[in-house]
Amino acid sequence: MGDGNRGLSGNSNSNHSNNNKPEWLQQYDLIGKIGEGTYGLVFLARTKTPNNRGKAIAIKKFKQSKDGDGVSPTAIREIMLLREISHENVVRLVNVHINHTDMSLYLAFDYAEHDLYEIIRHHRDKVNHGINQYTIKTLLWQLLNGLNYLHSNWIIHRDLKPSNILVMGDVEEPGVVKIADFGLARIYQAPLKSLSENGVVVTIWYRAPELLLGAKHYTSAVDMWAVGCIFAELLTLKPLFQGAEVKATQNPFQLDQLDKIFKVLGHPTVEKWPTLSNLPHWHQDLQHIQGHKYDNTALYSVVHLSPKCPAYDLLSKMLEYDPRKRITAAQALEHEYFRMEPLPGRNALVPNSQGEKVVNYPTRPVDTTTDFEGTTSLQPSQPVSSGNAGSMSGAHVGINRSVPRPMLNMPRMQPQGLAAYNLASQAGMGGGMNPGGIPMQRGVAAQAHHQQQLRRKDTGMGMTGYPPQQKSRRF
Ligand SMILES: Nc1ncnc2c1ncn2[C@@H]1O[C@H](COP(=O)(O)OP(=O)(O)OP(=O)(O)O)[C@@H](O)[C@H]1O
Repeated sequence: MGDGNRGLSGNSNSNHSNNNKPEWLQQYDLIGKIGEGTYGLVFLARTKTPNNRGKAIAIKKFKQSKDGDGVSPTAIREIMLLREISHENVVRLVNVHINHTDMSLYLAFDYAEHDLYEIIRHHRDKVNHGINQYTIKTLLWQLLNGLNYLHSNWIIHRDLKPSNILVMGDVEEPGVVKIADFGLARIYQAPLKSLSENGVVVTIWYRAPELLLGAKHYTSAVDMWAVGCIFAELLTLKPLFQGAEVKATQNPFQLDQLDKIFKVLGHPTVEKWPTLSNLPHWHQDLQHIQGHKYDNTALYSVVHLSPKCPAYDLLSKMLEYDPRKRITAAQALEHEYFRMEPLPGRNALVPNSQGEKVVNYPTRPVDTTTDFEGTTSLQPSQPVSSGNAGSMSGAHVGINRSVPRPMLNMPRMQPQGLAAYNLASQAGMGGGMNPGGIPMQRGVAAQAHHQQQLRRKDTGMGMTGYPPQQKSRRF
């Protein structure tokens, strides 16, 4: 293994360097932890290789499987397939590394400064106004474009949710959407098993009704349901169906989630969804599942749209109960909504019309005290190499990245502001914070860590678990 770009690299004890770092790690400067998901920790690093020096990379370290049996050959085959995936709206897997000493797996992706979870949260909690129509349409179009590519390549995401939809903040692709986390469920569940054997995979609020009712196999329609939920959330800044998850169950049957859906969309019927009665849980807990007969379809009022407008038409087609009738990504891209003003563009974060405010979205907080082992190292991060600050996004230069988001007030990266910003950051002036890479204080790192924890436990709109935790994913 061990090759150049997009390779699968491993190490043995013999190729550890003197400082006991695995050899592959020598090609990165590890900056700190940026997140934690079901699969493991996510780190920000920068490449040290001459042709790409300073490029920001997100490295996902996967937890060891519970059985301690390392990375299976099937998982490696799946990863090799992921390396072939290449699309503007899908996050690029740059490299794959395996530590043979403990068989831990590291996937290195292009780094994205933003994601829809944070963008929505920023509008909801900080700026107190909705996301502009151009931005919503562009985000949605690019999400569908990436999804159409994945579906055409027989990849079903299965876990689409706002935190998995990244938005670039760098100079090369500012405001471009990247779908992340696709195919990961397959790596840890390969060979593919039916849902009932593997337990829950799709996060509950974005989970399609057929899965909630016990469908045993995924189809690409489950992703389109999730896109519908995300579209509605972009419009209202609130999760559309905030069901309370029943924890610690391998059973995908989630009564409250179904009830939330039925209340808004009306009760599904066998007339409209003929295969409904074949779904195992349709007959479970009959009193609750079939007992209430909600028939008042109130979707348009929940999302504050006119029932006649194209946005509502598209949304209702994504939230069609019968997966066979649900709109596909390819069809959605052709929808009238995308042919009317404002037309979708490339940079989702900069509105095309004058008078629309540019929102300064915060950058990711980085906990620079946590190393790959998940242990606290209290190492100050290195200042960025001056020659390549241009390839980095605004505030993630050197130590400044450790400052939690709410404290940052960095300008949005725009072509005209970029040069000035880069000069400032190279001179150690980024936003007036920590010039010269003064070692960070523990309190600052602790805040970054705290914010990452909050993100995983965010109570959303008074609900516990925003985004909801997935308890039963198997490794
Ligand atoms: N390529 C990337 N660039 C920047 N941030 C990323 C990248 N990939 C993931 N992240 C961020 O890292 C954090 C953790 O991601 P991860 O996918 O592990 O967990 P999650 O999506 O929050 O939850 P789960 O894994 O439980 O579905 C999220 O905030 C996510 O937006």
